[in-house]
Amino acid sequence: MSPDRPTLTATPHNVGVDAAVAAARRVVTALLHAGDGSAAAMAEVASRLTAVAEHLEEHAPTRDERLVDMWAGEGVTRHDPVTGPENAVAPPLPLSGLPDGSIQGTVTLGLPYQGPPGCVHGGVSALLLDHTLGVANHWAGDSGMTGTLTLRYHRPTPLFEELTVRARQVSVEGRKIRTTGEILAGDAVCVSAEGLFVNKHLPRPR
Ligand SMILES: CCCCCCCC(=O)SCCNC(=O)CCNC(=O)[C@H](O)C(C)(C)COP(=O)(O)OP(=O)(O)OC[C@H]1O[C@@H](n2cnc3c(N)ncnc32)[C@H](O)[C@@H]1OP(=O)(O)O
Repeated sequence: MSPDRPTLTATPHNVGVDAAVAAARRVVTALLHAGDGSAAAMAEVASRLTAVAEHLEEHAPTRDERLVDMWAGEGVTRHDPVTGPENAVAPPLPLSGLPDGSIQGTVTLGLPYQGPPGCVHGGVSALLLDHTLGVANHWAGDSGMTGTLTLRYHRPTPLFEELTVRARQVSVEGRKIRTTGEILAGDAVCVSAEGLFVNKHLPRPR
């Protein structure tokens, strides 16, 4: 971690649940690459994956206990669907703060995130930007829940290429927070976002 670029999101570990989640992401991607044309023995694959799921379910804490545990502490979250190292849905996108008050991260998305042929699904772009704008607000000091998120899709966002996702807080007026951000491929803006966040926080599970 550079002192000029503090990490704002949880760093994945290569042990424990993070390692298992990294393997699960690999399975999801491998299944999409395999498809029905694969020579792999899919009935056996399904049976082995089902056994893994049953093992995890059998040893999991209750849902209420898990929710309390997820929200313990006041630091970064480990479970969110964008940056979370323990969430197999997350690409994940690591975010860092920049000295100018903005934040950014890079990510390369594969087949699980496809919308148009060879390109990122628009809803996935919205997910990345919603979260990144929210983290930008935390980094700036005033944060809240998304009230309105407006997106402009300038050009298709490519899969399999490094994307930069960045955001910055623009203004705070009372409880209303305005934040903007973009997803870029190289120097080209693929998606831009304007968010109106309202300073409100739901209580954490106790
Ligand atoms: C680090 C982690 C980052 C995570 C980032 C992820 C962000 C998210 O996904 S949050 C989840 C998605 N968002 C939601 O579920 C929000 C659901 N909506 C709500 O809870 C509420 O409607 C909420 C909080 C937006 C506003 O409710 P409330 O606190 O009652 O606001 P209210 O008192 O009516 O209005 C306050 C001001 O905001 C404005 N406002 C209220 N709602 C909106 C809205 N949806 N859009 C724009 N402006 C709004 C009002 O006009 C008012 O403005 P003014 O003061 O000028 O009159």
